Amino acid sequence: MHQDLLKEAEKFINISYHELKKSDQEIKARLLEIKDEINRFGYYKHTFEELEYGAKLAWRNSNRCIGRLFWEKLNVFDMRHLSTEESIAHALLEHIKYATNQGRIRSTITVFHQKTPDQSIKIWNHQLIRYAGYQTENGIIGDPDSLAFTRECEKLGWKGKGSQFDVLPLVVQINDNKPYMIDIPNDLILEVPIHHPEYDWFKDLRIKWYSVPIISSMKLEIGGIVYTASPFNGWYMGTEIGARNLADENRYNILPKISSCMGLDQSKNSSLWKDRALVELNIAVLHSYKENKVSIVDHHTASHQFKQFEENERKMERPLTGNWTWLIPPLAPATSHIFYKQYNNEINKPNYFYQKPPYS
Ligand code: HEM
Ligand SMILES: N/C(=N/c1cccc(CO[C@@H]2CCNC2)c1)c1cccs1
Repeated sequence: MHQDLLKEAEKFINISYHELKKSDQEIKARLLEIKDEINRFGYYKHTFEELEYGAKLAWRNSNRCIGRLFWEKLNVFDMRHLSTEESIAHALLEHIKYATNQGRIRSTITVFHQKTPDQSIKIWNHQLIRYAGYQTENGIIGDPDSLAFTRECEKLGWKGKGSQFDVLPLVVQINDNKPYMIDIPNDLILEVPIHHPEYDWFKDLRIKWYSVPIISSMKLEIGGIVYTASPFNGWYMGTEIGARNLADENRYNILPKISSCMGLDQSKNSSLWKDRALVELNIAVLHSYKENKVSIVDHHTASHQFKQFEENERKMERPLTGNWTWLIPPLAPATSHIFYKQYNNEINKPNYFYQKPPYS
């Protein structure tokens, strides 16, 4: 069992220390240290430098991510010393504050204690900031994606207002303790009301979205060590909000409303009413985030940035991996160079992975 861990550790140290331009001497010495630690404890501890670079490599290896040009610019907060739910929840609030930065979003990851036989930390949220979803007799209120987690929060005593945009509480669990739940203070939640640059009626739809996507349900694996609580954020690409979160039928499903306000003919598909509504919604999202000085990237700029990433990787003689089905944007995919290429979807490590949900 320890053999696999040692192999993973050696691969990671060799790659990272080489890229960090360390001497062979240093690599050998570090590997001896790790080998000894694994033999004594069954696991080993990363230095901060290894943790920081490992988190960046994991981003660079994320095949589904179009935002990887900026992989070296990641703020890493080392919170491996925290061992209580309260202190962990507080660190999550600090992450939200730091990453939001009044709208000039900073790509950030907070890493909590690694998984060991006697300690596992689980964040129950999918994203630190997300809207609740409620099943009612006349349909779903809020985000349908949040139905299950909202019910778990209600079981823990949480009571939402029942609006379309109730921000869910943070839920943190150590081992099998009772999960710890706290509300996020309102002043930490920066939201953007969605307005359209030409259609004044857009604001009457009263839709908004939150500024910072902070994925808190994935695990980070570096050199055989697993960090089951490692929330990370970047900024949004507009289509995530405008072409999926607000547009999907099984999400906020607002295209029919937009199309009626535009006076489009919904009686036949060939009027492309859905496509026209989609484009105007995405224009509104980008316009609103920019007007509120909240970081966002449109899918054309994001594609160009990804092209630059491809070129950088080629220059560095690193084989590029990617997942085409996720990299092409959901709006006008064939306007992106990505559409016309094939990508090797091999999974390299370090990387971010799904893990089974702590509740079900
Ligand atoms: C800085 C701006 C960033 C942008 C614009 C961006 C954009 C995206 C987009 C659009 C997706 C697809 C999401 C979906 O279709 O649901 C994605 C996936 C992903 N991104 Fe990035 N990203 C950024 C930063 C980051 C950072 C900082 C990390 C981690 C350190 C990261 C890790 C990932 C991972 C792991 C996925 C796949 C998620 C999954 O499999 O569900 N990204 N990114
Ligand atoms: N812009 C982003 N978008 C996402 C990145 C990763 C995952 C997600 C959400 O993925 C869900 C699962 C499949 N689609 C929705 C969104 C980022 C979040 C955190 C760092 S960048």
